[in-house]
Amino acid sequence: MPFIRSFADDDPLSRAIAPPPDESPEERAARLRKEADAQRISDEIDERIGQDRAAWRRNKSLFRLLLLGQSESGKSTTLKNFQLAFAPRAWLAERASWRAVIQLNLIRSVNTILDALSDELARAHADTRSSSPSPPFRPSSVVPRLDAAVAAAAAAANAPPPLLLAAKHSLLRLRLAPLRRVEADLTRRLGAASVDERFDAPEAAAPPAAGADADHDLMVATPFDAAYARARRAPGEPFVRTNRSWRDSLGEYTRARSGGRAHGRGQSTERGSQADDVTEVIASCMEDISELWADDVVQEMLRRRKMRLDHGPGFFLNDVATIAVRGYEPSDDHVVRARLRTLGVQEHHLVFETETSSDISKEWIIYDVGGSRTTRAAWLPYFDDANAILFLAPISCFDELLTEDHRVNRLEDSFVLWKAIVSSKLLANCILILFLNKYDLLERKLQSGIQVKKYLPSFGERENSAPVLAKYLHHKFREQMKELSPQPRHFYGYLTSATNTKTTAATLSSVRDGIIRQHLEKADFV
Ligand SMILES: Nc1nc2c(ncn2[C@@H]2O[C@H](COP(=O)(O)OP(=O)(O)OP(=O)(O)O)[C@@H](O)[C@H]2O)c(=O)[nH]1
Ligand SMILES: [Mg+2]
Repeated sequence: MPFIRSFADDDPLSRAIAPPPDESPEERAARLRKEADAQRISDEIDERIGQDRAAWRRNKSLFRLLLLGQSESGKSTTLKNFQLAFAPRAWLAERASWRAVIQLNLIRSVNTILDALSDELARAHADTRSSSPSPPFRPSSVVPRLDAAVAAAAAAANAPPPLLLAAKHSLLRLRLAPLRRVEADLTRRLGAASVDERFDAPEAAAPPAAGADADHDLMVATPFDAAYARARRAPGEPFVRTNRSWRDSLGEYTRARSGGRAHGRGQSTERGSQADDVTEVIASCMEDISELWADDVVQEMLRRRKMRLDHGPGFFLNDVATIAVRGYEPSDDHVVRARLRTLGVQEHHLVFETETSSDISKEWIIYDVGGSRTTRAAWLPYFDDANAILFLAPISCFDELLTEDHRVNRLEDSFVLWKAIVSSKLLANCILILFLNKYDLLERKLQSGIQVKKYLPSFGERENSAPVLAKYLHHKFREQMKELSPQPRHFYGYLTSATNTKTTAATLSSVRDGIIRQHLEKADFV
């Protein structure tokens, strides 16, 4: 009789999992227990995969807000205002991690003053040495000598009197010298984002060579659609979505120093080491820093050199008494004013802690981007799924040039960027909000007598005041949107001073309500 084999007998898997033919009742019970355990683990894994899928789907449908604008326009400051206004508990938990950034901002200002002071001291020293007796009289050199003497006398008559530098200034410079090491140490802790923009690769600041690569234009700002299409056509992964932040650097640094014992983000270990050497050195310099900043001669030197530190980012010299102390804990105001540039694109989850009625106001993803020209290509991959864009145009910058390209006026750069964004077909369905930011600085600048028409001839003979200029620019931005948008869209334009958390919180509330309303309207329409 032929031996008949079933298909199952042929299947190696079935053979492998089949119970042994001579299985005892105990072995059978143990096997069944094992199989039940394996099944339970497998079900758990399936469930977790299901949850991840659901989270991913939910994530996909989360509301996405993109913060755009040139470098130093106030994007990260606006993000901080969002966190402070809508997620105060999370904000509080992260606040201490800003200590190192604020300390670095303060020390940078001190070292900038010390650089200028060293320069003046060296010059004064050289002048003293060169005022030795004149060389002997030689008839052949009479005429040129007389011309030079007349020119020197005329220059001397116009030149301001020499700065009254004294031994005190040399001493201050000497006593504050340890702050150089502190700056280097903090820069190392905070990573690339803390490296001063002025010290970036030289090619970033230099104007492009004639006939430079068309990709330079891509960074410059304009046709995002064309750049996007080109990137899509190119093989491979055209852009990298980066999400490494200064907190990662700070965390890594503290972990390395503690031999890997520390875990989590930088702030936990930072908080634990209040009396670390950096804080100690800064605290021991507190009185000298205050004396340096209050010194009349130093103030006169800064004025003559047109160094307006108090108008610049991360200015904390008026807060030395609260910052340069042992056990310094950053305040909300200090954190909002702290300056650290953004590298790449940083993704932040904003979980609204306030009561909400609508689904879209429970959690948002906010993308904070680096705004300098060389990093703008990295924005493109985020255009695909952005629901709204908050564009920041700093309007106090009408008389300033881009750090990364000294040929370009900052206000003009904002207009170029704005035009590229409003005209982009990719972003045609995106809600657009404009913040005309740094209004407080604009007021101070115009009160100091700076004339707008000198930098913005089209402003003409209008009154040289902040409200008039703000209205003028608001109108211009609005007109450009109307003219260039691929389809009609609402214009939301606000005057903001992002370092004023109170007024900004009110603005953000109405922005959020407007966004929710428009988003829901669009959803209904679809
Ligand atoms: N006085 C004043 N300062 C502001 C205002 N908005 C931002 N700042 C300051 O300007 C500096 C730059 O602001 P950020 O928010 O870091 O600028 P950003 O757009 O994120 O810049 P990048 O990250 O380089 O693209 C910070 O020191 C802020 O405190 C404002 O409305 N008024
Ligand atoms: Mg930023």
